[in-house]
Amino acid sequence: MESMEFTKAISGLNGELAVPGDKSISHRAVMFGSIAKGLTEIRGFLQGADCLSTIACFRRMGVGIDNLGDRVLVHGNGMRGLKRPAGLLDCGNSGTTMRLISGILAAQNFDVTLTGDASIQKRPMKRIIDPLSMMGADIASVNKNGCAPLRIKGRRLTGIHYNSKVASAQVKSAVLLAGLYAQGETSVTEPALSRNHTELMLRHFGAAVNSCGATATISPADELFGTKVAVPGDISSAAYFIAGALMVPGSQVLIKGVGINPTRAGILKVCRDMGADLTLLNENHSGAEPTADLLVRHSPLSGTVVEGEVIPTLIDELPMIAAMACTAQGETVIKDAAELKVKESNRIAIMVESLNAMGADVTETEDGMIIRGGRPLHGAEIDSHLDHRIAMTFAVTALCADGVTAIKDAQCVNISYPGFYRDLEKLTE
Ligand SMILES: O=C(O)C1=C[C@@H](OP(=O)(O)O)[C@@H](O)[C@H](O)C1
Ligand SMILES: C=C(OP(=O)(O)O)C(=O)O
Repeated sequence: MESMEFTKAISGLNGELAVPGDKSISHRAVMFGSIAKGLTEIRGFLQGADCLSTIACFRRMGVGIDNLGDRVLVHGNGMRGLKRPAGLLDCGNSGTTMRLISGILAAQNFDVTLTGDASIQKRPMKRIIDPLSMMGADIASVNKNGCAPLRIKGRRLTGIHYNSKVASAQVKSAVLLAGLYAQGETSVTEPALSRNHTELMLRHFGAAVNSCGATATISPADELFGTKVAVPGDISSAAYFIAGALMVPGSQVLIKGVGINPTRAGILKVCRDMGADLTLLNENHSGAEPTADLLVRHSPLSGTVVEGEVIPTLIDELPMIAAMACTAQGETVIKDAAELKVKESNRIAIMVESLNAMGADVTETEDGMIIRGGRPLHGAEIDSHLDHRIAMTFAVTALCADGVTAIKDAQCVNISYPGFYRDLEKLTE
């Protein structure tokens, strides 16, 4: 497997770029387009391995999908038009694919088994099995360990009100998608509001969805209608360049067309709390999703506390935020983030171990970490554990560390950002 080496960026990160399309929105556009009637045209689709897994799953269920690169055409089969796939459906490394598709499959008139790679077979699926079962779904973990493979037998569903224990857009979306097919209304209340792309996009496809605080409610639908979706740049991908520019002296970066939906943009608040020089330009909209260009300049940073309701709005950015805090003066506390342990890897344990290997001073806690910033960082051998966010975080952290940082299995960035190293190199050359 491929290891890549990175060294200090002597004159910082400089220039402008547009990051690839948002992963969450790309998945949803293919899924909703597949069960809608007529054509859905997606622009700015993310060609990452996770989103390609979603395309592959729906093709296997008889949906015609033309992947033309930046443009994807989905010839929807309608809500009842999916076909039973021959064999297993492979969700690859993608939690979003597996959990959201389960909500749709729970209501089809066929049986199917979902599987994926070694990482996804360790991630918790009870969180969707429970609410979908309450709706009448027949869904089970094949190995009875609460994880994939999942066997789903389509059933008639009934709407429920579900109080979710976790703030998870994947859980919320699985239940709302099942709710499209159920008898009566379905609603989900979360402990804190997670990303609301499903609610916004389902409305755009013609569904009746209401949001009130951390509760989303959906009415059953007879049909969804194909439409156009313009996918904004992924703020989770932009996070690496935001942090890189803030951390490395001499940097100034303009990141164009980034989605800044408030349920996703917590990193902007945290950076500002830390003293970042960060300006939003050209604020606009892509459908219901707000966008902006982000101008970021190197800034002296200070420690902060990241906790509570902001956590779901920056959950995937926490590894990068933790590394950024190592270059800040003073202490940064990250808490209420136990969800990080059940991502592609245990992102708390791996961040603590790897940052300390680079000379940082980080302590693991039950639900986060404590980072005492300001210690000089040096290169180290970092195992990505095949987790794209870990690989990207350390490629950026290496830019402000002395010596060489070698990242094992660095190619795993293809999951969410295939051109990541090329874009990083352009800003540092
Ligand atoms: O709904 C989505 O598109 C996602 C939700 C989040 O997961 P959880 O719902 O498990 O928090 C996030 O970590 C993931 O990258 C994408
Ligand atoms: C957790 C992630 O994705 P997923 O849950 O879709 O695998 C991620 O992209 O960081």
